[in-house]
Amino acid sequence: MKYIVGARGSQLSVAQTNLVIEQLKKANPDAKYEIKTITTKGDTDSRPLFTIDQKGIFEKEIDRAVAQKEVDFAVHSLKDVPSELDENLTLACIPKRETVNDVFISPDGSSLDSIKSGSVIGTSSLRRAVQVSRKRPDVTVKPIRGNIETRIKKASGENYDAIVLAKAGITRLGVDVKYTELSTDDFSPSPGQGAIAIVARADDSETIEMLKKIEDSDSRLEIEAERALSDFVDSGCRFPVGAYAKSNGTEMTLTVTAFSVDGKQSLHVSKTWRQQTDHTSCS
Ligand SMILES: NCc1[nH]cc(CCC(=O)O)c1CC(=O)O
Repeated sequence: MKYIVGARGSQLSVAQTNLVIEQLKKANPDAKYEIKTITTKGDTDSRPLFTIDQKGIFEKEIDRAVAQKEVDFAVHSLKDVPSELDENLTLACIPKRETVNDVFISPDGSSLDSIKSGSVIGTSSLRRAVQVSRKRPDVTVKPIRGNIETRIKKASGENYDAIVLAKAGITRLGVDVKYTELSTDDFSPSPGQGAIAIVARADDSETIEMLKKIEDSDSRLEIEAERALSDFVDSGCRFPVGAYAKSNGTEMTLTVTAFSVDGKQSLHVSKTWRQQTDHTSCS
């Protein structure tokens, strides 16, 4: 059986789609896979993300191609997939997740704590901007757009001194760049960060069965919790909420940090579920 795989044409999307196909080939040796790249609004609209009042700008056109049977399934970064999917589509597979952390990239190797006062930090994520400003009120946060490789180049340009990106993107692209990892304890990641989502037609049981062979159960539990949270608070590009869940098969902990848009207020909650009992700690 040959499968047509829908994906964005960015280097990150093609890299992670190839990683998924590698896993699928091992699990389904007789299957063939061909990538069909599709341009999305997010690829063409260069405004700062938090000014674009539309969800799924990196996903909609690709999932439309799945629904219209132009492709058999789509590979997305999960955090780019809105919590509500078209009713004819399903999150068919969540492969093993990469690390959820953000990283701080500065050409001279400075960290967020050590970079000089007055530096310009590039990010288009309100969640990242708020957390940078809370930790370092003496630096300037400036919107930045473009694919990962473009933003890394801009970090060495005259307009920025550093940028914040997801570690998962750097890892999957195999980019050789100096960075310092931001601890999730004081830099909460985007819900779904580091996870890949494979979307298929809900009634295509044959394709779903093939995809399920590379499903990771802990990653599934984690992203379902994070998406439920994100859906509940209706977060997105315009409401700064960080969340991550950690499941080890017998218990799961969901940690959430919500911020006011001006970053002055925050709420931090962590809850652990175990098979036997619930334990809630709020701080
Ligand atoms: N559209 C941005 C986007 N979508 C997924 C990733 C990184 C990979 C991931 O979180 O899985 C990125 C870049 C970034 O946030 O640095």
